[in-house]
Amino acid sequence: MTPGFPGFAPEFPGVTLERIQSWLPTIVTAAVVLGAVIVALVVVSRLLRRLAPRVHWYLFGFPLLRTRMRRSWRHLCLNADLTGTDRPTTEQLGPLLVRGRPIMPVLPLLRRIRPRSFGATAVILLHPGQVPEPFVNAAEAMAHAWGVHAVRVDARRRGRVRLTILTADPLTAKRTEAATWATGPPLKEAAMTSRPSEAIEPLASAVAVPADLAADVGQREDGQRWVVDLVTFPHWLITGATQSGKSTLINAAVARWAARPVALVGIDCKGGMELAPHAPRLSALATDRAEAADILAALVAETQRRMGLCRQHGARNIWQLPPDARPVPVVVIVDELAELYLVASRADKDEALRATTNLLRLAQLGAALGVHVIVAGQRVGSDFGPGVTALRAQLAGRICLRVNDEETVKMTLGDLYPDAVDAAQQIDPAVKGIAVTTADEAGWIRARSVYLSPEELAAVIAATAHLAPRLPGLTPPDA
Ligand SMILES: Nc1ncnc2c1ncn2[C@@H]1O[C@H](COP(=O)(O)OP(=O)(O)OP(=O)(O)O)[C@@H](O)[C@H]1O
Repeated sequence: MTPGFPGFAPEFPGVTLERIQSWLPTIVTAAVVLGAVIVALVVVSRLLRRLAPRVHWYLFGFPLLRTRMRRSWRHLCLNADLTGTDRPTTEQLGPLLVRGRPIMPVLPLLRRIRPRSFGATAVILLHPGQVPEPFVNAAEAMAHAWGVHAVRVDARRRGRVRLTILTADPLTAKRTEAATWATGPPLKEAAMTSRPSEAIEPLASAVAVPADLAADVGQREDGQRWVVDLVTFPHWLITGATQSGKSTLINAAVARWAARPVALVGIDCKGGMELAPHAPRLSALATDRAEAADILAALVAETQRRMGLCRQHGARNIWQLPPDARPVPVVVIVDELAELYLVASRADKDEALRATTNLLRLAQLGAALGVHVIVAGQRVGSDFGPGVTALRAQLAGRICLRVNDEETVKMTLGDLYPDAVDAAQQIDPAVKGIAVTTADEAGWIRARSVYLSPEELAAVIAATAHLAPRLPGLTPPDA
């Protein structure tokens, strides 16, 4: 009979009450130590989260996220139909061919979960026969399962999809709201600084290389700088409802280009109100459609002259021309596209046709000849006429700020990035300047422009006004 309390029968042979009693101090000490460690970890975690969020993320947040991802992966794949199979789904049963669902589905491999400052990245290896589409559709399900702000799925590499996991929305953070012109790291030496006069290159000595055309205009949600690069995408379409942040974005880009050896031309058929602050740095400014048609015609003629120049030197683009023969790049900014297309009378029709045809020709011919088009508008629709889809096809760079109608979102993003349409429709109207934009390596991404106050913009324009090049056939606005 085992000594101890009546009725107590230890389940494990050899474990007696005396033994348990002798272990008790050790068990209590271990529990106290464990409790103290847990409390200390919670305190350290809370302190770090407040004082050093990045350290907190690497030490606590990321390991927790990775555990959650691994633990939920099976359920997620089963519920969102992301599984594959390594067996045939069709078998012969007597004279019949039977098709069925595999009982033992095979999970795609979730690999390379790596911490990043914005969250994490991971790679999913697809099984033969799997396509990326279900993974793109399951992005929302992944975000819910892992308790993160968003999951972006990039499916451009064969056999795998890359996940970008964003733990929070960096674009709506208060510190982004207060972003200033000087905070972003300069893109390259020629980039603008907070003291514009320091960044100005003398036009004569500057060597025009394509890289000069990248304008750092804000921050992307993955923490990288948002760059509108006319080398990667020669022409851009920007859509945004009133007060969504179009002018702010254009101001940021113009301020960057203003310090470079670049000619800026404004087409602002709303009486020149929007682009007036840039006027001193512009090589030409159209304030109505008749002027726009003339300026665009002159630019088409300039494009044809450049074509002849390239032919003469055996060059395929202006960057292959010798530096002394190379013409200055031209960036044509069209604010409010609808004003170019809308017609009320017969006379309007001819004028609109002349302006829009020349704009389309510039977009078709300009890329290699250093003539770039940035087209902005509150909305873009098929009601503008057949020319608008032809123009859109040339504008490979897309930026969609908050817009009021679905058609404009689809016109801006739907043809190139169908999965970006939802993201653009969810832009919070309360936070200005947020956009869904073309991103070279990531397909599309959310980003927010830097806010440049009218005084800062005026300072940049005043300091760079003398750099405005003269273009053949065009008169600068202040001349
Ligand atoms: N990136 C940003 N960060 C902070 N505030 C911004 C940002 N972008 C825009 N805003 C705010 O939103 C206001 C409206 O922006 P903006 O004038 O650029 O809009 P818009 O689309 O050009 O409007 P409209 O078509 O009526 O001219 C600005 O005055 C500014 O206060």
